[in-house]
Amino acid sequence: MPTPCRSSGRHAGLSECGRQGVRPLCTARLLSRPRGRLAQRQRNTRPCVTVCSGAAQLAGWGLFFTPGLLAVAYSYWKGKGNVKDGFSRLLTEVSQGYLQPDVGGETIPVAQGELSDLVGGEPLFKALYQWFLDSGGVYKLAFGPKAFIVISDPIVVRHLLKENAFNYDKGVLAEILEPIMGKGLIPADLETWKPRRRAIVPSFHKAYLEAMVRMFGSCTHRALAKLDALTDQGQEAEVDMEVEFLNLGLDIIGLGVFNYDFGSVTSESPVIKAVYGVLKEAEHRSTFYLPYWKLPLASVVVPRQRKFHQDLVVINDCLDSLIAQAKSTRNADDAEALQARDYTQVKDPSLLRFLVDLRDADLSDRQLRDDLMTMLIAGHETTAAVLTWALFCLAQHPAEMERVLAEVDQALGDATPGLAELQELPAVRAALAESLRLYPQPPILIRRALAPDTLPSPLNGDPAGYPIGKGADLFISVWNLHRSPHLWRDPDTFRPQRFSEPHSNPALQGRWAGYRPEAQGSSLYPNEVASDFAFIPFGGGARKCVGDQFALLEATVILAMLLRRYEFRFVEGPERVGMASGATIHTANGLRMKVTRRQQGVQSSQRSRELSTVGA
Ligand code: HEM
Repeated sequence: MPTPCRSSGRHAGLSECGRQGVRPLCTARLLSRPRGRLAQRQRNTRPCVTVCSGAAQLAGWGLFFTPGLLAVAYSYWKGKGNVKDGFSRLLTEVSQGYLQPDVGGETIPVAQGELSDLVGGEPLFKALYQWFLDSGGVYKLAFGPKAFIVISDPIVVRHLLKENAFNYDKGVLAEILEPIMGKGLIPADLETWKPRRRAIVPSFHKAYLEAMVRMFGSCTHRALAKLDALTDQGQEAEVDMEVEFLNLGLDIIGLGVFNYDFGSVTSESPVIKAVYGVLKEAEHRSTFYLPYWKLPLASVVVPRQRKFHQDLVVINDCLDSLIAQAKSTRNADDAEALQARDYTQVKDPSLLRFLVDLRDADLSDRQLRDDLMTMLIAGHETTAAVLTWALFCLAQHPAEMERVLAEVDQALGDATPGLAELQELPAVRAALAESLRLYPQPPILIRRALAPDTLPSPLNGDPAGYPIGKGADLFISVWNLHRSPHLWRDPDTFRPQRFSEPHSNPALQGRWAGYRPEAQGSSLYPNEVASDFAFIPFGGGARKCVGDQFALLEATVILAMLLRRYEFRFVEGPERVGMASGATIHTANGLRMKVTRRQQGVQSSQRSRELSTVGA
């Protein structure tokens, strides 16, 4: 068993604060800075506050060689006594003078503030919401060396993600993730992305997903066996369910992506520690003022950078040996033949097996490693967060919990769900979708224009739309879209049934198609098509998440099996859970729950003990 951290009681060694799950990856944490009083002005273009992403843009390494004291003194003077503000302005002025490209967007309303305002209070993605209500679906956030255009309107989002998707890359996000994910799908430039996307999408075929659902069930039995031991003979156990979801998510993604069993539900390994170390460093990089890690000796001199590189070596060694193993047993075929394999029999149904066996695909170790690393990171915390928030929401809404329990008892009983059983769980699926709407992970998507473009007019915006230039940075606020009063009835209420009701806004008639459950097609879950880009937890268009079905099926299996068996109550009340000011939406204090066995769930404990030793 992992040793609990003294300060937090969580597993030690996985992050400095003892938190087993570290925050974000999918978006830059720059969006997470808490806000204070912020002046919002129209058409004032002088940016004052620097955010880390702006710093990441500062290729002008001359700054580093400015004598430190001079910089601090200057910063103190410029910031009228506040070094942070002054330092921010120093960066802003230097970068504006020499580095700021002309990115257009002059007609876009501007919000602006001082860095010293950004203390205490809520994560910035929540502040972006207030500005959205004040300024509309497209506004400019004049923070730092560069301005960012914040988008909260489905018509503009549809344009960015679908209609003109190839005019954009991942910009700031790619800069932060590239040292970790290399040329994996998320940060990849378009040229690298196209062939890799063509290879990876077919690997998530139906037979693979069926095999994965079986694996989700057997991994969940491990968690059940662990909780059974804690709740034996009617005992009540206090468990941080966020940590349990992270452990389970890691085991599942390891098996699904490269058939590697982290075994993190029951043990700890150097590879697990390294994975969390790398995630933590990515967070640090996205929040630090200057990219000091790019300095020639940083990886040797700075202890945390040394550790980051050691962690990368541990993970890369593990991935390299898995890749070498898969290559040594390569059995090349075309995609259709690989999909037609009997996945009830194959020993290794993983994505790595598919990608290595795929004829004419890029087999370079580097590319495969980048792909695996990307999916490992993209598919782990995200799913754990959805489960955490779904349990959080259901525990606060007894009527919704009752509805879900009645369904699970009736449709599932003691069975471990397969794909067919998941069809019978609409209430569980809707609860998960509603949690994703309220707590989208990531809350922001990032884009940078590769060429000039004109953003379509948003609701209440300039009818001419907004011309932007090459290099313009855009934040698509998923949070704002998902909670927009223009798009949803009772946007802040947890009400899973909304996904079975059509909804539209007459003011947007002809421009926004509204939410139409029937447009979901054969998908088991609501999506961007049914909502015309008002619900985009997995993005949309060309760069939509490749693992969306994997993640949703996984979350449905886990949630149904846990709720069937245990009763969950808050240890300290929902307000203690809070929201961490991360760029991805995590809880601030974990999700500590009192867990007891449900009467209906008792029969299945024996079966869990049997199945908990079974792998994929
Ligand atoms: C609930 C869980 C998940 C959520 C909420 C989620 C969310 C997202 C979002 C919003 C994007 C689009 C990013 C953008 O447009 O900038 C994305 C992309 C991606 N996701 Fe996920 N994801 C989840 C699970 C997974 C899983 C399980 C995997 C892999 C097994 C995965 C792999 C990827 C990859 C490779 C991309 C990049 C796709 C591309 O650019 O072509 N994700 N994800």
